[in-house]
Amino acid sequence: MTITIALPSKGRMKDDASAIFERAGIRITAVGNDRSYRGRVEGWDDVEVAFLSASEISRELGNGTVDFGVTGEDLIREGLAEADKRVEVCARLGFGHADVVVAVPEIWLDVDTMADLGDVASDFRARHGRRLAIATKYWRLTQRFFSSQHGIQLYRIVESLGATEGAPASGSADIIVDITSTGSTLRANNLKVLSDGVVLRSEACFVRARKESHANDATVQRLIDAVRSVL
Ligand SMILES: Nc1ncnc2c1ncn2[C@@H]1O[C@H](COP(=O)(O)OP(=O)(O)OP(=O)(O)O)[C@@H](O)[C@H]1O
Ligand SMILES: O=P(O)(O)OC[C@H]1O[C@H](OP(=O)(O)OP(=O)(O)O)[C@H](O)[C@@H]1O
Repeated sequence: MTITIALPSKGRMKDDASAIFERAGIRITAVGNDRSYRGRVEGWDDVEVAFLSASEISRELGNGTVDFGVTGEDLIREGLAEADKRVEVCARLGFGHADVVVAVPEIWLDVDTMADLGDVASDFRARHGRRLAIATKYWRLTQRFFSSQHGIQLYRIVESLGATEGAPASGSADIIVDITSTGSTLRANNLKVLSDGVVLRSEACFVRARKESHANDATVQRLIDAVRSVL
């Protein structure tokens, strides 16, 4: 059986992901020319590599089109319903750290916690004639965090495809749920993270699609062992 590993073809995770595999003795060579989106692994004839974007990798792991992938935990948990049933995080790779957070305008001086935000959400319609609007591209994580974990039901998600931190200033939403690493984009947009507003601490992960055919497959186990051995 051929085992397919999906690696980031571009973006912030590409170089670190390749470096981990190199250290693990998994040397990837492009099939065809350097711009090819397929690769092979020297000495592992039953392994092939697909180069995809980080979010495509999450999707392909979810539908089982690839066996392994390197992508951010945020993209796995946002992209896949019941992620733990469909994939297994084999290793956390120690790069690509970023937190998915709830951030509100700094001038909301009396809002520091999710409980405070819950109070704001309850009063919002009476005060403003509409529900509290949250800009995010993480609608699954946001719904789970607000509704299931914090019991906040009165809000509306405004889907954001980019520049989410600008939404409160432009008036398209009141608060945001987005990724942050250094915090500088939030500060530049006069937003603050709530003290208990970390939805997920994400990093790059080595992830396996749960497939029955993997049971007792020597190559599957050898790949997991090789990656874990260099962490
Ligand atoms: N400062 C950051 N901003 C955004 N994402 C970050 C940051 N630091 C780490 N990441 C992580 O990087 C991953 C996204 O990587 P990247 O932006 O390279 O994806 P991409 O290849 O652009 O995907 P796509 O084009 O499909 O959106 C996410 O898992 C995210 O958590
Ligand atoms: O906390 P910080 O260090 O400021 O990083 C967070 C920002 O970085 C990312 O945007 P980026 O400009 O990389 O563009 P992208 O969303 O297209 O990846 C992300 O979407 C945040 O806006």
